[in-house]
Amino acid sequence: MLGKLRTLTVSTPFVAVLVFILVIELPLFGLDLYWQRQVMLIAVYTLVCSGLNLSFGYAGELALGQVAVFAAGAYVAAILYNEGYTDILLAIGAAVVVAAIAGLVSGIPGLRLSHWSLALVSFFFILLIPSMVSIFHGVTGGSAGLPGIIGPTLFGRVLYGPEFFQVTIALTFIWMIIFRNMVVSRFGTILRVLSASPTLTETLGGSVYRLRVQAYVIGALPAGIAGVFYTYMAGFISPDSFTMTLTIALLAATVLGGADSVWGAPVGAAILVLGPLQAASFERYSVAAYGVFLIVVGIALSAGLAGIARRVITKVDRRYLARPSQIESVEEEASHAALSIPGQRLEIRGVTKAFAGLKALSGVDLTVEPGTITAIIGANGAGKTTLLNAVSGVLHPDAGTIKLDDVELVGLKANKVARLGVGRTFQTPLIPKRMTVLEVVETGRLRHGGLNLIAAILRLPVHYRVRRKDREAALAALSFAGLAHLANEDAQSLPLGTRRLLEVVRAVAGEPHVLLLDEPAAGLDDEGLRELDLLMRRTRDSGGTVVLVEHNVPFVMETADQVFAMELGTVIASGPPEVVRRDRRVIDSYLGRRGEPAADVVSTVEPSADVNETGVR
Ligand SMILES: Nc1ncnc2c1ncn2[C@@H]1O[C@H](COP(=O)(O)OP(=O)(O)OP(=O)(O)O)[C@@H](O)[C@H]1O
Repeated sequence: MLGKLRTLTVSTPFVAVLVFILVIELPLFGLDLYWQRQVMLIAVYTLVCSGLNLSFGYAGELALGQVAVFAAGAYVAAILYNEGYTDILLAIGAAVVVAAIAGLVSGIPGLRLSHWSLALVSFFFILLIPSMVSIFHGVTGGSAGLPGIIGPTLFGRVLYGPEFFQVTIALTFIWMIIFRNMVVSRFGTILRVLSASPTLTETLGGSVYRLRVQAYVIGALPAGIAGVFYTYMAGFISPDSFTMTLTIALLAATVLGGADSVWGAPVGAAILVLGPLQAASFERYSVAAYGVFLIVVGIALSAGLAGIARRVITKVDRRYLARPSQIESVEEEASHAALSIPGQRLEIRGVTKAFAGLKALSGVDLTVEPGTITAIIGANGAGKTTLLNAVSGVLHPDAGTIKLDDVELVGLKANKVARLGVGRTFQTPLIPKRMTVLEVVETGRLRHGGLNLIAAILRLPVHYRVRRKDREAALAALSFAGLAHLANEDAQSLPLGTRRLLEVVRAVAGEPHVLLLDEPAAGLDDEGLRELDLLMRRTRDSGGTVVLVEHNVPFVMETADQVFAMELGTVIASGPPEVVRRDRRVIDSYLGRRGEPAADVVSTVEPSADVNETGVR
């Protein structure tokens, strides 16, 4: 019973619908005009904050231009009104177009450069508002502003008081549902991956630049719509309505509500409108007050009020709800799911890569056949990770060819290589925050089927089909490694070894044609090694092509079908494990003791702590 109530309230926007019905009926309950305006202002700021949520909270981009887009939407509505076009839907349509253009114009250069350049470019847009208004003072009214914008129409009917209130609340709610559908889809998940690691995003098949632009431009749209509502609500606009103080206040509200939470936006907006910082005594110090507030909230409450709510819900779940039955059903589902891992041939010829004169790879030749596990061993700095980076498109070799069956990979971006079927893991596990194990593994599926943003917004059948397949494959991959019982756990709080294993599972869930594993056994205990071994063997036995870079030589000798040994960027020996283990050059350069079986020697080899320029190890 309690479980059903929990599902009803959290897995559907049940609470949101209830709040919406209550709020939209408030005028009927006698809410006076002053309070109607306050509630509308909350709706307006909710729209702006939700846009900030998307670009800042989910995608991790510090985009300050929301207020400029908000102003643009407001002026669009006011100018149209003065030209005799009073229909609110027309104004919203025009504001959306202008917001998209403003988002593209400020986002494309800002996002192409660096993290901070977007903040600077978007900040510049806010400073531009007074100048633009003054340049076009004929239509904008200059610094005096545009008064008398009262009573928009909807299909020819004038919207006064409560009707305008209800339209504002209804359209804000519709946007929030669209926003929610976006962020709980693959799009929202990959944005969370992006804010954790652009490199991981690329190697899962997402284009970092495209995702950043999408998040920024989509985030601009509600700000434009908010501008329209604001104009009709205030009846007057001037450049003074869109200040730096407002920018900081909205940022503070977003962070307080919870920047990566859908419902954090209305909560933050409500506090902004009704909270103590609105008191007249704060007005003189508002910029400083919001600034201090931002710092304090940023440090003390990094996930905002939504973060606290999430923690409480998780605790209640753990304490009172049927976690074990959830786990059982997960395992049951996993056992019925199937995974197909059709391996492809990987052929590397003459691959060379130098870093400022240092040859990390010098003409490496290596072939890996489907249905095999191939290990690459060698001392620290031999070039193993550089080779994996070259295959996965994280860096581009200076010379040579890398073919996946007949497809040339050299020159392709990492996201394209991933979509062609190269899955990989990293020496330092890259696991985004605030995701369950199952969600993390599902991100490995991105290369199949893309983002389906429209299907996700409209909840089309294809959206559910893709999500179901993602879930089935993720559960199958988890059960491949015997980790299905962890599906509902918070991924980041797992021990390092399990996170390492989780990376492998994520890559396997993508059903890759080639699976590249960079030191997956480091830090694993005996049980972890057994699970890793099981996962790799099952992948191989179902036809997969597995490439393993590893310092744990006993593990390599036990698991691999063939071994390549590298030294200073070249392959010095290759063949079956038993042959390579007895190769004199391999013993001299890596295994350590001439002529001796290496298993007991190499356990002393420590993984290095080098980090290369890509930050990818
Ligand atoms: N981005 C980079 N910039 C400069 N030098 C680099 C970069 N990446 C790797 N190197 C250098 O290239 C050489 C090969 O490094 P790589 O990380 O590929 O070795 P590895 O065999 O994977 O070592 P380990 O076992 O320690 O991970 C090293 O000398 C390393 O310092």
